[in-house]
Amino acid sequence: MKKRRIWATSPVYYLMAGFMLIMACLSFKQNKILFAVEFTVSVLAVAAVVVTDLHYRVHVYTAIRAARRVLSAEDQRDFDQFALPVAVLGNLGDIVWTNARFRDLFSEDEDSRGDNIAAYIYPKTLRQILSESGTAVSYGDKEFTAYGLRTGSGSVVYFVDDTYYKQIHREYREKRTVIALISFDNREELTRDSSGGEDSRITSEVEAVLRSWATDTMGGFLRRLTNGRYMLITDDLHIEEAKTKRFAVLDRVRAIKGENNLSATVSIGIGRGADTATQSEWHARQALDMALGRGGDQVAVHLRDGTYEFFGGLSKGVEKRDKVRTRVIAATLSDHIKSSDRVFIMGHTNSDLDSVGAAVGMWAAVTRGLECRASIVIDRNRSLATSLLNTFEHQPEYENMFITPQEALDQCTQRSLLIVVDTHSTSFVESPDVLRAIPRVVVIDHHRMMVTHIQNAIIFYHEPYASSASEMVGELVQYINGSALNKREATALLAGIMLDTKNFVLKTGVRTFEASAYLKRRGADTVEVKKMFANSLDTYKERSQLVAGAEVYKNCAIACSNWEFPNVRIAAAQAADELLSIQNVRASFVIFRTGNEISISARSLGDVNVQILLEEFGGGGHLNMAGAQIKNSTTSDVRKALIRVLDSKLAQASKREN
Ligand SMILES: Nc1ncnc2c1ncn2[C@@H]1O[C@@H]2COP(=O)(O)O[C@H]3[C@@H](O)[C@H](n4cnc5c(N)ncnc54)O[C@@H]3COP(=O)(O)O[C@H]2[C@H]1O
Ligand SMILES: [Mn+2]
Repeated sequence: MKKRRIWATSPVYYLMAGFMLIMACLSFKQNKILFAVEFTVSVLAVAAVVVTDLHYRVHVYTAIRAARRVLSAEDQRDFDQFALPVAVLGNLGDIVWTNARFRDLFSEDEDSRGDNIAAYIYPKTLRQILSESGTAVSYGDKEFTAYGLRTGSGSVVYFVDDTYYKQIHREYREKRTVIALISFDNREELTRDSSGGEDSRITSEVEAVLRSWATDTMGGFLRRLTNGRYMLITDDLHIEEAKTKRFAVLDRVRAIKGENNLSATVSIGIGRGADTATQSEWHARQALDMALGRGGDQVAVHLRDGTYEFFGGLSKGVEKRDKVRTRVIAATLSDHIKSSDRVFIMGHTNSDLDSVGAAVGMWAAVTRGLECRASIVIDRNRSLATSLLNTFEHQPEYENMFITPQEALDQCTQRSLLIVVDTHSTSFVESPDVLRAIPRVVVIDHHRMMVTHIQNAIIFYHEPYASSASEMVGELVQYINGSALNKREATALLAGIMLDTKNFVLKTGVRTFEASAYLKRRGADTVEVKKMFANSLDTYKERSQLVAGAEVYKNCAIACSNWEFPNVRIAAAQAADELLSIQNVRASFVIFRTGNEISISARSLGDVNVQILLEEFGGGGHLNMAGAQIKNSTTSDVRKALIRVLDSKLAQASKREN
C-alpha cells in the first residue's frame, strides 16, 4: 500500500519557477529589457523555492534531533514494543519518531520520519484529533480511532485498531430487519368496470413484479396481507441500495396497464432504523399512511429520528374516494358539533377564496343545519378573498360571523370545537395560537400530506384527490343538512372550487361537478364568482410586469419581484398561472416580497411535482400548485437557492420521459 505523499514544498512551485526561467530565456530575442526583468524575477523565484525547501528540511532534522534528546535510548526501546501504534510529532505535525507497531501498520518499513502526519489521517486533521477524544480514521483497509495529546514541543498521537468492531457494527446495521408495507393503490379503479378476469390478471401481474423485486433485488420475501396490501421483510442494506436506484420498482409497476390504459401504482411505507421488528412495522404503517396521503405512487421512508424521506409521487393519482366515507364523517362530525358549546372554523393564513368559501360553507352547516353557534376565525388584513368577505358585510344574519384570532382566544373554552379547513399544517393555519388553545380539532383538507401535520385531530378528513376544500365541504353539507346553504353561501363554495381548479381545468373530477351541481341547485351564481376574480387595473399591470420580467431556466419560468404593492400575492399567483401558458415551460415560480418574508408561488402542468420542490423551502401544496414562505432572506438569495434546488432535485421531481 502506498502512503499518500505530502510534499514540504510542492513540486508545482519548482515547475513554475523553472517554467518562468525558460520563458525569460525565450523572450531574449524579442526584447532585451523585458528579458532582463523576467530573468531577474525568475531567478529570485527559483531561489525562494529552494530556500523554503531547505529551511523545512533543516527544521525537520532539528526536530528529530530534539526528539532523540526527549526520549532516552531505553525509553525508545520500551516504547517501541508498545502494543498500539504511536507517532511523536513536531509542532507542525511532522513525524519525528514512530514505534514498531506504527511502522508495521502504516509505513511498511519505509521511514516515515519527516513526513507530515496529515498523509496518514487524511481527510481528518491533526487539530481535530487533538481536540476530540477519539477520532475515527481509516488507512488502507484498516480502521482506527485516533487519540492525541499535546506535549511541550509537539504532540503524540496513538491509534486503536478497531477494524473488527467497526465491521461488525456496520454489518449489524446493514443486516437489521426492515419491514415495508406495500399497497396496490388503484386496484379497484383499474378493474371497476371490467370482467373478473381482468381483475385477477392485473393483480397477479402487480404481485409478480413485487414478488420478484422482493426476492431478487431486495433479498427478502413478500407476504400478501388483505385487500391489495403486502408486507415485505428485508434488511437495511437492501433498502439503501434501492434508494440509490430511487425505487425503480415504482416504474415497473407503472408499466402495467389496465383496459383503459390506466397505469397501476403502488405505495410503499418503510420503517427504517427501528430497534425492534414491532417498531419497524409500526413505522412502516405510519409511512404508508403518509405516502397514501401524498397522492400515492410513491415510497415514504420513516427514519430513525422520526423524519421522512420520499421517492416518486409524480403521477396525478386517480380519483379514489367513496361516498360512504363522506357520509360516515358527516355523521361523526355532526355528533361532535352537537356536543360542543361553540364551534370555531379556521382556514390557512393569507386566506383565499377556497379557504374562506369552505369556512363559510361549514359555518352554514353548523349554524343553520345543526343550530349550533359558530364563528370563522380570520385575519382580514391578510386575506386575499376580500371581495368574498365584502359580500357578507353589513348583513344582519351574518353579524359576528367573522372574528379575529384574538377574539377567538378570548371566547373559546375547553368544550369548544375547532374545524380547520384547507390546510393540515400546524404552521400554515391562520392562527397557531388558536390551534393550541382548543383541544378538540377536526381537519378537512385536500393538500398533499406534509410531515408537519396536525396530530391528534379527532377527525382527520383528508382527501388528496379532491379538487378543493370547498368541494369537500360542499359534499359534507349535503349529508349534514341538504338545505342549510343559501344562495350567497353556495356562491362562496363555488368560488372556492373555481379558484382551485382554475375554472374546472385542473384536478377536476366527477365529484367536482357533482358538488358544483348541488351548489348550483342551491342558487350559486357563476357571474358573481367571475366578479370576485376581477382585478384592479393596478394589479393587472403589476402581474403583466412580473410575467414580462421572467427568465427561463431548465424549462422553468422564474420571475422575481423586489417591490411590494397591494395585492402582490394575487398578482404573483396569477402571474405564476399565466407563465405556464408559455411554450416549453413545464413549471413556473414567482418569487416576491411580502413584509419581512419572501414568498414563492409555484405552478406546473403536472409533469413536475412542485410540492416536492417547495418542500425544500418548508412549503407545500399540491403536485401542480404549491407555495412557500421564507423568513429573513432576500429575493435574490431565494432565487439562487431555487436554482440550486432545481439543479439537484428537478430530475427527481419530474416524470421520466419515456
Ligand atoms: N407554507 C406552506 N405550507 C403548506 N402549503 C402551502 C404553504 N404555502 C403555500 N401553500 C399552498 O400552496 C398552494 C399555492 O399557494 P399560492 O399562494 O401560490 O396560490 C394560492 C393563492 O395565492 C391563489 N390565489 C388566491 N386568490 C387568487 C385569485 N384571485 N386569482 C388567482 N389565484 C389566486 O390560489 C392558490 C390557492 O391554492 P391552495 O390554497 O389550494 O394551495 C396553496 C397553499 O395552500
Ligand atoms: Mn387555499
